[in-house]
Amino acid sequence: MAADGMGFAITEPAPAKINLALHVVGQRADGYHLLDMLVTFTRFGDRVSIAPAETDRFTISGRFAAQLDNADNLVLRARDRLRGALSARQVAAPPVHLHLEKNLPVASGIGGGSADAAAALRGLVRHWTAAIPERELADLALELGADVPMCLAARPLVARGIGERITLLQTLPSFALVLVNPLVGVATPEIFRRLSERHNPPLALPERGSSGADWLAAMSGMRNDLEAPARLLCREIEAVRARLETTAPRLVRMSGSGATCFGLYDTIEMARDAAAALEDAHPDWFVVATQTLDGRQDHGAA
Ligand SMILES: C[C@@](CO)(OP(=O)(O)O)[C@H](O)COP(=O)(O)OP(=O)(O)OC[C@H]1O[C@@H](n2ccc(N)nc2=O)[C@H](O)[C@@H]1O
Ligand SMILES: Nc1ncnc2c1ncn2[C@@H]1O[C@H](COP(=O)(O)OP(=O)(O)O)[C@@H](O)[C@H]1O
Repeated sequence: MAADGMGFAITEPAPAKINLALHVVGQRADGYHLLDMLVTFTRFGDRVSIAPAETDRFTISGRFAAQLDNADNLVLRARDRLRGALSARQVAAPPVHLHLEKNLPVASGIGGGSADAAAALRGLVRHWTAAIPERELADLALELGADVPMCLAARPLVARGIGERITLLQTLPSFALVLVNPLVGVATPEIFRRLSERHNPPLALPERGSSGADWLAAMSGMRNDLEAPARLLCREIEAVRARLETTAPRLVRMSGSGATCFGLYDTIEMARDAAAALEDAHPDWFVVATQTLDGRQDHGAA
C-alpha cells in the first residue's frame, strides 16, 4: 500500500541520518558512550503519513516493510509517549491512522527507526495541534532513543553527549552522496562492546563560514571510531568500501554502527553514475544516490 492518494492529512519526511564523522570520546557511568558526531540528513528516506481514524491503526509499505514488527514499532512508541505527555496536560489526542513507508534498510547505521519516531512526533504535534514545549519534546525524543533528538531537528548539526547535546550547523553545505548497504543488519550494542579504545580525540571543526572544500578537508581528518569493530563483525563492510573507492568519490566512510557506507561526490550526476555502476556490480545490495540537506534547508523540503 502506498500512502500517496490515500487522503492522508499529513506526510512527514523521515530523512536518513548520516554520521559524516563519529568520534568515541568517553563513557558514562551507565555504560553509554560519549560521542562527538558530525551529522547530516538526506533527501532520501522513509515517510510517515497521518490521518484521523475511528480507532488507532498502523500500516507499513515500502521495500523494507516486511522486516519490521508492526506491534513494536518506534512509530507507535512515539505516538503513545506523545499521547501520554499530552493527556497529562489535558490535551486531546484522538485516534489516528499512521502509515510508514519504509524505504531505509533496518539496523543499518542510518537511523531509520529514529527518523521514523521523530517524523511521527513532528507530524502528530501538527495533527493534534499540540502546544508542547520544545524542551519537553526533546526529552521525550531522547527516551525513545539516543538518535531521536537529532532526527527531530533533521538538519546538519554536531551532536555530543550520547546525541542529546545538539548544535545546528548553518554552514554545512549539501553534498551529493551514494549510500550502500550490503543488507546485513548490524547490532549497535555489540559494536560498542567491541571497541578497543573509548577515549579518542574530539572533532576538530573548521572555522565559521567555511566553504564546501574546507568542510571536505576537515572531514578527511575525522573518523568513525565504530568502523573498526563493525568491520570485524561484518565482513561485507570491507567489500562495500572497496567498491565505493572504485567510483572516484571525495570521501568514503561508514555511518553510525554500520553497515551502511557512503561516498561523497562533487555533483549529483557523478553520484548517480557511481550508484548505477555499484548496482550493476551488486544487484543484491541497497544502493541509492541522493543529496544531503544543507544547513539552511527545512526538513520539509526533503
Ligand atoms: C551509533 C549511532 C550513532 O548515531 O547510530 P546508529 O548506528 O544506531 O544509527 C547512535 O549513537 C546509536 O543510537 P541509538 O540507535 O538510538 O541507540 P540506542 O538504541 O539508544 O542504544 C542501543 C545500545 O547501544 C549502546 N550505546 C548506544 C549509544 C551510545 N552513545 N552508547 C552506547 O553504548 C548501548 O548498549 C545501548 O543499549
Ligand atoms: N520504524 C522502524 N524502523 C526501523 N527499525 C525499527 C523501527 N521500529 C523499531 N525498529 C527496531 O529498531 C532497531 C534499530 O533499527 P534502525 O533504526 O533501523 O537502526 P540504525 O539506527 O542502526 O539504522 C531494529 O532492530 C528494529 O527492529
